[in-house]
Amino acid sequence: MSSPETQQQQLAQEKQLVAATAAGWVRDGMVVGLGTGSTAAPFIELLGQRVREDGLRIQATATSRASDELAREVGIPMLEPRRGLRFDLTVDGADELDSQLRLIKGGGGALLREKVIATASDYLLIVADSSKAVAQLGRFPLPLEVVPFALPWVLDAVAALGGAPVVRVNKLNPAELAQSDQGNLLVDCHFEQIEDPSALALQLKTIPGMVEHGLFLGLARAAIIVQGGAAQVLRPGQAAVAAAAFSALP
Ligand SMILES: O=C[C@H](O)[C@H](O)[C@H](O)COP(=O)(O)O
Repeated sequence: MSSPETQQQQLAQEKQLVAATAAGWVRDGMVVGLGTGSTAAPFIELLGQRVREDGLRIQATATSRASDELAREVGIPMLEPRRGLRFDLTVDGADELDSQLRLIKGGGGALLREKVIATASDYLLIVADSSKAVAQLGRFPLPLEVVPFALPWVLDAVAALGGAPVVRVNKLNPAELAQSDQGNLLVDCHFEQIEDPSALALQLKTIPGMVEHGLFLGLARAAIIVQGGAAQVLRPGQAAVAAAAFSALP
């Protein structure tokens, strides 16, 4: 058994590897959606490097303020949201993914903008370390973005669905509640096992004041994860293929 530090280092190396593979798939002229989190961040940095050093011509929109700031810092030209804007490719992380590429997202609180951009994308590519692949979704608490006024009733409704809800606190100041980029609250729902993600997604959507949930179903076209030390490409319901077999989007 390796130490927790060694495991964290290994996962950090995996994030770099999948981020670098995804950055190599971006082509001149693409409009790119930039995800959020510790796997999307190295992707943004490497993409910025390609813009600065190789003259890669792209435009992008980010799924969070943090990713927007990082992208501007590394020199990626940014687009504001506007009607008709579509993304050729969005690269984002995930908290859990299953073999159908159904996802839980929102561990970093960015699920709403992430779902908006994913839905406006022709190709959602997930980048994830090996800890994220699961046989069944639900061990990672499912994040919800909730309008503050509605919080008590959303908590009641989620508890009735069997997902013990915990209101997220600000990591830097646990006396405060965490806020999304939209100023909403975040609720983490402990389901442990989600037997039917589609049915749960429909039920959650009926709760007034529940702005968005972190189940991303039927959105991801492919994922790059690390298996056996090498980057592998997963597509919904298909066997993994070595990423080295592809030089562009599969
Ligand atoms: O809200 C955050 C996003 O959904 C992230 O993509 C997700 O939490 C995975 O983040 P990380 O790559 O840091 O594990």
